[in-house]
Amino acid sequence: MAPVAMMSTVPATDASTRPGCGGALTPAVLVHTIKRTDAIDEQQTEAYKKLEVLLTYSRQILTENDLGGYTIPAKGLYPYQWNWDSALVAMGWATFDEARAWEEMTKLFSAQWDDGMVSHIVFHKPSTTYFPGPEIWGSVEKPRKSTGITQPPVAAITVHKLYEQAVNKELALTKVRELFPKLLAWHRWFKTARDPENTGLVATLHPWESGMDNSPAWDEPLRNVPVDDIPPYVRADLTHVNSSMRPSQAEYDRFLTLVYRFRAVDYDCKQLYYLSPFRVTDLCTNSVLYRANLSLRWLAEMLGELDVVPEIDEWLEGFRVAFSSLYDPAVKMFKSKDQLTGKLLNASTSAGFLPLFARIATPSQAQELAATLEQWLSCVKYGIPSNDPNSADFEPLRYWRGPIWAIVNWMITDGLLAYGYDALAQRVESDTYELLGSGICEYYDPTDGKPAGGGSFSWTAAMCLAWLGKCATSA
Ligand SMILES: O=C(O)[C@@H](CO)O[C@H]1O[C@H](CO)[C@@H](O)[C@H](O)[C@@H]1O
Repeated sequence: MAPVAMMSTVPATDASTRPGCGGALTPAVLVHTIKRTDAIDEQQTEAYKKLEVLLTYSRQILTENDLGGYTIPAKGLYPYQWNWDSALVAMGWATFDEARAWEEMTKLFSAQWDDGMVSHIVFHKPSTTYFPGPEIWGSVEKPRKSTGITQPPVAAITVHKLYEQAVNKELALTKVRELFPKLLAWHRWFKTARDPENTGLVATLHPWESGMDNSPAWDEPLRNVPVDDIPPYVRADLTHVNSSMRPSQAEYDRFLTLVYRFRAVDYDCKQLYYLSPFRVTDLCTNSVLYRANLSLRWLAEMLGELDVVPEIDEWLEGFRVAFSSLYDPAVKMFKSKDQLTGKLLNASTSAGFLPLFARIATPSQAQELAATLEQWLSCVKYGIPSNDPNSADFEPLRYWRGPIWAIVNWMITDGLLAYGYDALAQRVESDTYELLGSGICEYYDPTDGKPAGGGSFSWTAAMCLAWLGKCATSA
């Protein structure tokens, strides 16, 4: 079977209407030229037309991946509701259907566990195209119907953004009131279940929780996970995407071992932290959670829920104190950490730039990160690779070991702008626009820009709408 990427290019046959910037005007360049001149010339009109085709196609992808109030990441490959995908996808929906954006969030939180956790996958409807499904997680029946692990908590950031940008403020306020206690419960869960020793930073207990499943950062800690005598299994991902782009069998054996161990204690969060043979301080989760706590605080103030503000402030302060221990000045990068050995993990990955998105990097760290990023970009045609292109384990097409992910590009660009690195941000934005013009896929090869992984991919479409499209039209 052909890899999905083969079928995933933009379905436009006429080259003149095919989305893509072809070295011409990108949203960022459009913004800059329009700010300098009052008139829109022919070239700009043409660029706008191309952007509009791309935006229309992105809306179409979200609509087609809508299974009734929730959006699957991609047909076949990922047939359920994924946690951080949905939070990012809601930002895309909000650009053309605010009510539907709110519905995405409501549906995600409809599966919140009693202890406050929001699962990494919600199994709303049965499917045979994904492994491991609900029968492996032991959650075929309600009230669970979801996995016993979580994912980077983007949701509060989404709710904050959706509210601020809402045209229908009445609906937005109703929805924020409804979602706020649920967000607070989830963030409290992170504090109690994932930082019971009050270190200031939260633990991630499964590579799937990090969202960057086979990141080279997890090689070392995964080596210390013994493979149990688990039931034989057949991977479904390899029927959708070429095995050379996916995690290895050795990784899957460990992913599954962890699931069976967690299931054996019924995912009791009080036990998991202590029994998991994989326990890391993940830069992505911690950066996203810090930023999400800033959003939660903003929402609390907006709603007048002032009694919870000191609690959130305490979490934020805890992060600020502990985060500096994740910076490695020798290589000018933040690093994830193995909590079980206490060692910073060697790999430099794109998650190392996410403290910019969090706004938790100091100005001098930000300056060094920008220099590191420039160095990375000088080694590849398109940015940002998910793994250091100078490292021996850089694999431009293998999932989180090299390819570019539009969602990470958005987060890092957002951070670069916040710290005043506008030119670098513009380079990443232009690259992203060019990449998306060749197909709205799961990820892209940084060496030649080829789209890869799953096709017609929801969060990539959402980034096109919520980031690139907005950037050009807000000029
Ligand atoms: O490969 C998988 O089976 C899933 C497991 O959660 O992860 C990928 O796919 C998910 C759905 O897009 C993402 O949320 C993850 O970050 C990751 O890219």
